[in-house]
Amino acid sequence: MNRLLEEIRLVEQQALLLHSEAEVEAALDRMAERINRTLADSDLLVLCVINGGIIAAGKLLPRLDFPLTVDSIHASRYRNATSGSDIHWLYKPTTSLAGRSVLIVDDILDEGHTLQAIVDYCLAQGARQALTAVLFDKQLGREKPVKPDFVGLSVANHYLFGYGMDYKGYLRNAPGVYACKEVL
Ligand SMILES: O=P(O)(O)OC[C@H]1O[C@H](OP(=O)(O)OP(=O)(O)O)[C@H](O)[C@@H]1O
Ligand SMILES: Nc1nc2[nH]cnc2c(=O)[nH]1
Repeated sequence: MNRLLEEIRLVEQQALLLHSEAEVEAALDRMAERINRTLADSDLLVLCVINGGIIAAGKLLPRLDFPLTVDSIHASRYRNATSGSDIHWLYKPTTSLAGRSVLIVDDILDEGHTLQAIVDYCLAQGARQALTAVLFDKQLGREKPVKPDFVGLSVANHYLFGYGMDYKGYLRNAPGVYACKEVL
C-alpha cells in the first residue's frame, strides 16, 4: 500500500465519530421538510457545490417533492489541505442564473468564504435570489460572512470527514461525521 493510503487508513482508524449516519439522515429529513415548505413554488434551480456537496445534494434531492432543476458549481478553497486559502473556480454552471431562484447546496459551512463567494457569483449573474443549504454548520464561535437559510446539523470545531467531506481527497464516502484525531 502506498504511503498516502496508509495515512488515510490510520486517520480513518483513529477518527472520532461525532454524528452517526442515522443522525445525519434525520437532519436531512428535517432540512428537506423546511425546503419543501418554503420553495415549492419557486421554479428552483439547485446548485450542488462539488465536490463536497455531492452527497448532501444527492441525498437531499430525492426528499424534495416539487419540480426543480439541478446544476453544479465547483469553488475549492481547501484543495485537499486541512486549512483554506484562495478560492479556485474550477467549474461554473452552464444554466443561465438570470431571474432564477437558486438554492446552493454544500456539505459544510466553516469560515463561510466559499459560500459567500458563490452567493455573490449567483447574484452577479442575475439570480433573483440565492438561498443556501448546508448539511453541517461548524461552530466557530464567531460571526460568519453568510448565514445559511437551511442547516442540517451544527458540528463541533474540528477538521471533519464523511458525508462528502474529505481528508486529502479521501473518506468523503464515510457514512457519518468524523473528527480527525490530529486536530482533536
Ligand atoms: O466555509 P469555508 O471555510 O469556505 O469552507 C467550506 C468549503 O470547504 C469545502 O470545500 P473545499 O474547498 O475543500 O473543496 P471540495 O468541495 O472540492 O473538497 C466544503 O465543501 C465547502 O465548500
Ligand atoms: N473535509 C473538510 N472540508 C472542510 N472545509 C471546511 N472545513 C472543512 C472540514 O472540517 N472538513
